[in-house]
Amino acid sequence: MRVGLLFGSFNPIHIGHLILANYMATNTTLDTVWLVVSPQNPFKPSNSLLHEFDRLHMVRLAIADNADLGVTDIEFRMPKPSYTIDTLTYLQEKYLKYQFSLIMGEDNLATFHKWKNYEQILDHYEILVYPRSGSGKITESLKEHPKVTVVPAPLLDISATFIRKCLKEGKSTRYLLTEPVAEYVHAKKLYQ
Ligand SMILES: Nc1ncnc2c1ncn2[C@@H]1O[C@H](COP(=O)(O)OP(=O)(O)OP(=O)(O)O)[C@@H](O)[C@H]1O
Ligand SMILES: O=C(O)c1ccc[n+]([C@@H]2O[C@H](COP(=O)([O-])O)[C@@H](O)[C@H]2O)c1
Repeated sequence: MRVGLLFGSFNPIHIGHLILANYMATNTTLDTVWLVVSPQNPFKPSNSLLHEFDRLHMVRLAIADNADLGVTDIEFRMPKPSYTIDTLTYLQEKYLKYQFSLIMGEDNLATFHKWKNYEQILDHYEILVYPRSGSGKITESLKEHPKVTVVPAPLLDISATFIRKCLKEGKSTRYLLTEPVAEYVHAKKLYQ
């Protein structure tokens, strides 16, 4: 089985993530896409980060009706911050018969050369990149690397940062979150 892994903070999960994951699951040779909820990105501050169980719960709510997508909390039981190479290695040992690929928005490819053991990731895994506006400059050698494929998918200028800002300012996030996620956010008064 070919499994695409979309790593993220999902703080919160929004329609940008869902469209990206669903696009990859249905328009590439992948059989399924798993969303990997990271407790702590090594590059991001933790002050605006919601508890990992809330973020995991929202991902579960968001993908409940989509059989092409799955979610894993594997990084909750691993050392923090979450280094992707360690998780990939762990998953590959656990699921010997699966072929894993990495999925990322273009913004993450721009900083990829700073990731732990990024050459090792490139040696062993395909990387599928989804275009994203406002991405930093991507090293040409990375974009043209034989293991990197930039997928021609529509640009969606949506970020969790923007959604958190709207929620904090009491502005509408209608259509940016799925209904079950929006209900959870409002019921628990998250990001206020
Ligand atoms: N609108 C989008 N288009 C393409 N890729 C996206 C989009 N939103 C998120 N991604 C990708 O999904 C993955 C997880 O993203 P993440 O959870 O950091 O969301 P985010 O919206 O970028 O969050 P934040 O605004 O808090 O930084 C990353 O690879 C990111 O590049
Ligand atoms: O492994 C690394 O060095 C590394 C550096 C930066 C980010 N990552 C991972 O990339 C994923 C995307 O992060 P985020 O917060 O932008 O969603 C998340 O799972 C991070 O743990 C991983």
